[in-house]
Amino acid sequence: MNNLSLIFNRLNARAVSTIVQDLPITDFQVENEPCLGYMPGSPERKELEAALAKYESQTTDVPIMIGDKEYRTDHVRHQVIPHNHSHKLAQFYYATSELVQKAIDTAVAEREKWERVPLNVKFDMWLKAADLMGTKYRQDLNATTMLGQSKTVIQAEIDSAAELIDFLRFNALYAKEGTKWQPRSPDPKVTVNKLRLRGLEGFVAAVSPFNFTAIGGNLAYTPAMMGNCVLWKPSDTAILSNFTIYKIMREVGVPGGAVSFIPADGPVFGDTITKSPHLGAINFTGSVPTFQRLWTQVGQNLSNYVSFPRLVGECGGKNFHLIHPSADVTSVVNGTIRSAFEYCGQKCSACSRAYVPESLWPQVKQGLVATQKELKVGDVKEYDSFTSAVIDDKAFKRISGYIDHANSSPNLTIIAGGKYDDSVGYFVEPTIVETKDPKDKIMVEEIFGPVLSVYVYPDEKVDEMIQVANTSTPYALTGAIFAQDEAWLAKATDMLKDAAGNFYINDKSTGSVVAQQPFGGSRMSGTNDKAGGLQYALKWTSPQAIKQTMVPLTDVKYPYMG
Ligand SMILES: NC(=O)c1ccc[n+]([C@@H]2O[C@H](COP(=O)([O-])OP(=O)(O)OC[C@H]3O[C@@H](n4cnc5c(N)ncnc54)[C@H](O)[C@@H]3O)[C@@H](O)[C@H]2O)c1
Ligand SMILES: N[C@@H](CCC=O)C(=O)O
Repeated sequence: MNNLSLIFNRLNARAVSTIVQDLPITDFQVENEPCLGYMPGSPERKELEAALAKYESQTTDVPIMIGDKEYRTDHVRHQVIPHNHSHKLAQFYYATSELVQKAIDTAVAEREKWERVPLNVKFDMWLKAADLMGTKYRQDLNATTMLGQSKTVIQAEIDSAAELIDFLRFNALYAKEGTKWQPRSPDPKVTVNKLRLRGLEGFVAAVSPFNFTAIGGNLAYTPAMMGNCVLWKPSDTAILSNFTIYKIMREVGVPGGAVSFIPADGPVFGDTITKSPHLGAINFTGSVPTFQRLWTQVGQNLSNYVSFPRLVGECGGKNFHLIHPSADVTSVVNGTIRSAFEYCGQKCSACSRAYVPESLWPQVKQGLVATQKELKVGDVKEYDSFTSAVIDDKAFKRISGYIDHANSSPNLTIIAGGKYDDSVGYFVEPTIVETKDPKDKIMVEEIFGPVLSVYVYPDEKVDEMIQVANTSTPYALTGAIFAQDEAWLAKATDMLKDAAGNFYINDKSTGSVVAQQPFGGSRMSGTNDKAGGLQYALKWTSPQAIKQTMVPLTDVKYPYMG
């Protein structure tokens, strides 16, 4: 009998006494996981190289996992290496609608048992997994992310090591803190009041994007930690790194019934889960159209659900850098290059529109163009690569379409980059476009690629630009302002209060860290549930208030009635 079965048996035996008396939560503290340096000759670099060689020498088979069983279907798919797309990194299988339904049935059947595993026990698993991810499996996570999602070493280390580990540790910490708040019991000899955190009834569908391995882990395993049974649908282009997370979580004791791993065609998965009466929640990160479709389907099925499904969606952005004439040019140039072009601009927080005053433009332009020339776009195994390929053929087509638009529009001038080539990998040069029109589609629509557009404004219109930055797009994810003028910083910070869920002053718009800059935006950028923040873990609970009265009720009449 394994540890978990022992716990289940113990719980069944004392089901009644746990109703009001949950196990006390053991205290623990956590810190952010530091990023390693990967200097030549360092142990982490050697381990990474071995892991890269291992995964590159094989096509890893990734099954569908439901409960403890592996499934494979005739819908065979491959995850390719984006910077060398003839190379098949992983083979996987699309789940049919019937298999998605089987996973729903499994989740619904297992939910009661998993929900009753005490939080303490779950926290132990999560902290153990974080430790394994920081040591034994760190380079498996990094190598599968580098090869599968074309991240450079530092971008993988930030994501699939540090951020993923931080999500596991800090969500456990925040959940633990969340259990501390209890309602008032003014006279416990008469009445005891208690709030207990329960998982949601039904199942949670976690639908994750390709661009952050850590986001997949967070979307699936934070609801699971809070007692929910989850169907995790990973992105086709992040299968291998995401399956690595799944395996580590199984190793630390998360049962197969708690999280099913369901690669599937998006609409097949979405249509099946939204039709189920047991849908408890959708935890989505991805594009606006996909989230809108899921929300609409939930609306159409509303009368069929057992509970109102909880909808969490973190979506796209059109993130701005707004530069004041007093700004420090070096910070502006370096911050903008990093934000716009790291990971090929495929961070939802990437800067893709900048507003620069005429007085600074000659220096800023010179800096941007000169720095862009130094950025090597290549294989992720070459340590001097600044970026690599974009994720797939669809992204390549979309991004190159915006470059073609820049080439053909009289309002737009490409001042750096502009070349693209998909013969070996999906390579797009970091591209900088100057626009005469601050409302051109290149300044309004999410591109999700290495294209930065700049509007140069007359200095005296700087306050007008605050409004332009605020109102030009449907998004409100991240934004940054750069200035030395403190009064203007205060004014712009006030005026841009609704323009971004994550707002930066004299810093780039990317690079949020779990527990330091909890992440998410509003307007069409999402429901702003702040991954990496205090509220997030509690979102996945349905608290129950319990009042227990210790004295008998002796009369139906009130004293004044005589
Ligand atoms: N705000 C944030 O925190 C955040 C973080 C990362 C990415 N993003 C956004 O994600 C987008 C890029 O990611 P992507 O290309 O993977 O997004 P996407 O919307 O194409 O896909 C996201 C996930 O949804 C699935 N999917 C597609 N259609 C579906 C359907 N009908 N029903 C159910 N699932 C479906 C996909 O297979 C994938 O797993 C960008 O818009 C980016 O800004 C946002
Ligand atoms: N945490 C990331 C954003 C995640 C979305 O892709 C950042 O701020 O760089």
